[in-house]
Amino acid sequence: MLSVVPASVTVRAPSKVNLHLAVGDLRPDGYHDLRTVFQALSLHDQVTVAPADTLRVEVRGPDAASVPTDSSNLVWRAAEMVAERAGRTPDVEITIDKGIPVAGGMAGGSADAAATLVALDALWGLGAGRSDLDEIAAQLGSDVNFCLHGNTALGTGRGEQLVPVLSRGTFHWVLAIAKDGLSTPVVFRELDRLRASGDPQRVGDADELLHALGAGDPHALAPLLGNDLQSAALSLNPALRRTLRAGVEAGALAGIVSGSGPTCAFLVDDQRAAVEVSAELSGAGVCRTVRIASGPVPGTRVVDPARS
Ligand SMILES: C[C@@](CO)(OP(=O)(O)O)[C@H](O)COP(=O)(O)OP(=O)(O)OC[C@H]1O[C@@H](n2ccc(N)nc2=O)[C@H](O)[C@@H]1O
Ligand SMILES: Nc1ncnc2c1ncn2[C@@H]1O[C@H](COP(=O)(O)OP(=O)(O)O)[C@@H](O)[C@H]1O
Repeated sequence: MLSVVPASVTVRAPSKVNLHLAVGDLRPDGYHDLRTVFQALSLHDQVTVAPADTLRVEVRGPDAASVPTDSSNLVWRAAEMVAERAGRTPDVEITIDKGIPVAGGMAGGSADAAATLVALDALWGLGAGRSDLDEIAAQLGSDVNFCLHGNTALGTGRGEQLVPVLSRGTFHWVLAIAKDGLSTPVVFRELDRLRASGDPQRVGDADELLHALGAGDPHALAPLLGNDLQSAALSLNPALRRTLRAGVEAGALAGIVSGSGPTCAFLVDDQRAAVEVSAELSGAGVCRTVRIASGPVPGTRVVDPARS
């Protein structure tokens, strides 16, 4: 039977927030051991791959100018790695529709890379298994494995070793997106610096938080959100304190810096509260833009053209 080669494949690439992020000491390889609870959120990029005469990357959306389109874009390396394994050249055009804030601590680049793995697997009919994709993902970055898997998961190692976490129902979030991004390695270095000169408070274990997730209770979850990188992000961008305060004053149950920041993620009661808090926060002048999201959502998935 002849297999039909699709003209293009589009994949949805969700963002993430770290509900709990415990950072260990600096390892000899330059990374830190993490213990983190990820949740995939509905705010997403869309990645489309189509055959072309050479590898090309195009980025669309209001933030496109701050995303590279050369080999420093993570999707470029992702395409080269899949092509090498398939024994072919990576002659594809990759189009990224950016919805995730750039350098915002929401894994935008990692989500695009994960989406590229899934999209090329489908475009080229490779039939790669999850473990093949996971192997490539871990080489691309610490967050890429989670972006493939989505939902809610506990990450250890650099963050690439995952076990699924039971999460009941849907949690609602308001995201305050800052004007400028923060560099992930710079934030980790700042944490090392702060720890060398005083040891800022560390988040404890995640047991109670995992329980609150299983119960699907945002009120129980709110006080348990914690991020060791928050003190470093606030040290580099002190204005984020005002953003965090404004979200809670606007009615959020709690606010946290997402990953390495500077996006601030506010947990709210329900969809209605999300709309109210987002309107109030937009008017407070403490961030560039505000988005509403919910989670958990599945990881990178091919978009069914009939449904999009
Ligand atoms: C902090 C987190 C939390 O989920 O996400 P973001 O906030 O950036 O989205 C991740 O650990 C980021 O993962 P990712 O963005 O894939 O980072 P990588 O490319 O693997 O690493 C970039 C750099 O961050 C530092 N790094 C990253 C992960 C880790 N466990 N320890 C580290 O020290 C290292 O300096 C590394 O060179
Ligand atoms: N596909 C991509 N999307 C966004 N940024 C990318 C991408 N590929 C490479 N980058 C680079 O990676 C940096 C970190 O981006 P991003 O993944 O959005 O943030 P974070 O690591 O905070 O989650 C950006 O400043 C940009 O230079």
